[in-house]
Amino acid sequence: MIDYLRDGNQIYQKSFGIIRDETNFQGLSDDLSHVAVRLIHACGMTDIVGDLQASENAVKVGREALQQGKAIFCDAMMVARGITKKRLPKNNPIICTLNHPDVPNIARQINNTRSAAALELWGDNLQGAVVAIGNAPTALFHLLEMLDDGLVKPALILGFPVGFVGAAESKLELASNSRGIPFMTLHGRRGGSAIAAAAVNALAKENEL
Ligand SMILES: C/C1=C2N=C(/C=C3N=C(/C(C)=C4\N[C@@](C)([C@@H]5N=C1[C@](C)(CCC(=O)O)[C@H]5CC(=O)O)[C@@](C)(CC(=O)O)[C@@H]4CCC(=O)O)[C@@](C)(CC(=O)O)[C@@H]\3CCC(=O)O)C(C)(C)[C@@H]/2CCC(=O)O
Repeated sequence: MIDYLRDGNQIYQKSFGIIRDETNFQGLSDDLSHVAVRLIHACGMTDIVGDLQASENAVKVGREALQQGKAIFCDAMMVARGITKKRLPKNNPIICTLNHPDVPNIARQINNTRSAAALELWGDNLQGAVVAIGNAPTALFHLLEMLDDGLVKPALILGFPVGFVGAAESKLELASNSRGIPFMTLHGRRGGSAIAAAAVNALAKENEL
């Protein structure tokens, strides 16, 4: 038998302890630090703290929206599948429209990616909801464009697209003008579906692993 830790809860406890020991949370509020622990846990990089930016009330409004049973809108199935349903306080709906059959046509019509086109199907249910973008920069750009065009407002935007083309730029656009909506983001190229899902998982349960 190889000697390694086999108990899931012990692994979590140990992992979160290491993160707390090795991370400098200076500059983050207590509630944002709590979220940051889970983001770090999802990517293994303690230095993301320096790139993390959030509105002052982001954690509070995110928690409230989930407590009210609001839906979580995701850009990619990987984000949707990363959300731990049993953590959600009100069995909140998790919505990803990327694979809707109308999306390829909409993408052609609006001359954008499928990830961006999928947002055209979000509709009025977005009001007061939580948006979690973990993959596609074009989804975040298009969300901001749609808000400029009068889309109903979500409670919180978790903007964590990853990559080299448009990721840093879309997050800068969000942070420089979030259209009055509280947000959380990780500046630069880093991000990803696992981080976006971890942000939702952190908001779903307060001060608990
Ligand atoms: C250009 C795209 C990027 N994708 C990245 C990274 C990953 N994408 C994965 C997968 C499986 C998917 N990516 C799509 C969203 C697909 N990715 C794109 C697009 C071409 C354009 C998005 C954009 O630029 O904003 C996008 C397709 C589209 O038309 O919108 C995906 C839908 C493609 C597909 O399978 O059809 C699919 C998502 C499926 C789902 O979960 O629902 C990766 C796993 C890599 C892979 O293909 O194996 C990886 C996951 C990263 C993550 O953590 O989410 C980038 C790096 C984000 C890149 C955009 C930026 C860049 O620098 O190119």
